[in-house]
Amino acid sequence: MFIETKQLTKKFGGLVAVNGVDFSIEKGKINAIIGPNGAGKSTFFNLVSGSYQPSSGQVFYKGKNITKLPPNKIAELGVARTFQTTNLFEQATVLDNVLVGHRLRTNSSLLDAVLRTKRFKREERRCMEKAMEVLDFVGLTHVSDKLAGNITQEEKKRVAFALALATDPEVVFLDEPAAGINPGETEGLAELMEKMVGRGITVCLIEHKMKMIMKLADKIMVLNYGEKIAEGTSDEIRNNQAVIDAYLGGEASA
Ligand SMILES: Nc1ncnc2c1ncn2[C@@H]1O[C@H](COP(=O)(O)OP(=O)(O)OP(=O)(O)O)[C@@H](O)[C@H]1O
Repeated sequence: MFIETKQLTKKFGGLVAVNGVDFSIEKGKINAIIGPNGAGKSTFFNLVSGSYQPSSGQVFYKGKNITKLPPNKIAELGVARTFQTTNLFEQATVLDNVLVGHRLRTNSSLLDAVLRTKRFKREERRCMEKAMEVLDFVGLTHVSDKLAGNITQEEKKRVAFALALATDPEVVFLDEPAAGINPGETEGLAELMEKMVGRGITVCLIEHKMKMIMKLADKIMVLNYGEKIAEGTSDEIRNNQAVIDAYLGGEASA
């Protein structure tokens, strides 16, 4: 089993945001979490990536119980994530944004940097190579010297992917990667996710764009009021009565 949650529960005061969720994220696949607004999707992500501690239940990563690990330790195991909004340094270039994001995760100390030790220079070179590699992967080489404030919304989404990929993750959690972009651009991001899976990276995403999810995801979990109401392939989810009921008059046509 790759990533597994067991009876995962998060309460905020009297509100049960995630309620006893058992789910397994399949390795090398595109896993999606859908559900109406406030269903608990982001909270579920935050629990799995260690940003929140569950009220009860467990998270297992490759058989290891990671429930109590802090987010940085979980990240070190190969788990990367993006957020609904990525705050880039708008006055810095795209390349520098990726370099800084990556450098925050390397080993050189401030002293190494000041003395420009061999280790620092080696890591600088490696960071630069990695940044160029991930920018090429996400299709942004041509804007690497542009200020992040001057690129399109869709390109900013790709920078968020690049930041996550620079850590060489085994799994990437993407929180609404296609929010706020048009259908053509959404198609491009879907292709990028497929390309990631082609490289052996597992993808888990939250998304409201149903057409995209139904086409893209290998496995879908549906949350409603914090509870898992369905799980399966696109076809299984499309024909599931509990899902149809939860979405009646909702976002299913989006
Ligand atoms: N830090 C928090 N403190 C208190 N309540 C919270 C907190 N985070 C989330 N909630 C509540 O938990 C519930 C689930 O929220 P969550 O953001 O996980 O839903 P979601 O499915 O991601 O929604 P959306 O699609 O709107 O992003 C909501 O009722 C929300 O108000």
